[in-house]
Amino acid sequence: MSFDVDVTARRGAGEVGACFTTGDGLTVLVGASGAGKTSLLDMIAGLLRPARGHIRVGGRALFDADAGIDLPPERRNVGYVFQDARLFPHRRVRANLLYGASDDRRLDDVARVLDIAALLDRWPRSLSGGEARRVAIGRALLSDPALLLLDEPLSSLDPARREEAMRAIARVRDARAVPILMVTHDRAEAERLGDRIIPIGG
Ligand SMILES: Nc1ncnc2c1ncn2[C@@H]1O[C@H](COP(=O)(O)OP(=O)(O)OP(=O)(O)O)[C@@H](O)[C@H]1O
Repeated sequence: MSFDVDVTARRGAGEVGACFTTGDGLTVLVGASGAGKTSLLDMIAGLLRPARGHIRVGGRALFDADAGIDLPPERRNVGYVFQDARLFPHRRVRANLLYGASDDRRLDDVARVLDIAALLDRWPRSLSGGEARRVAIGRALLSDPALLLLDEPLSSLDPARREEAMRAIARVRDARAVPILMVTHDRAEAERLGDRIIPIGG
């Protein structure tokens, strides 16, 4: 089993949370705006502390309130691609990609899969939103994560780039090297990419 999640957290005046288990592959989280999808990814990454519950990935406890386990983000081996790419502005694309990479031998492969090989010497500020998003996915993959969290990875892309990025994500999914949790609002995207779909909130 890849993910075993049962958590709630306070957010503002309300509460968000989820309870699900999944197998390998790509799991899509769907839910209305404000339902708590990003909050859930933040809890898994260790950026938001749950009020209760547990988060286990591949049998490893990242958080367990009852057992007093709460690994810091840097020990969770999470590749997190945020809604905004959050590249380091003072590093070129190549250095962004290699930030946190255990070795640089996979750089060319990842750059080809994500169609960013021509961008390696560019500065982040010169990239389009879709290009920056693909660089962020590449950076996450090169850090050899134990799990990959994608928060609406295709939302800012035009149809052609969206199709390319969808194929790239499908290739990562099919390699089965890393379980993926992906948030999307797009039903067609969810059905095409997801091995399963988990509703969040409501
Ligand atoms: N830092 C914060 N402080 C207080 N409340 C917050 C904070 N961040 C989010 N919330 C609230 O928590 C709830 C869940 O937000 P979250 O961003 O997790 O939802 P979401 O499902 O990812 O939404 P969207 O699809 O619009 O991105 C919302 O009601 C939001 O207003």
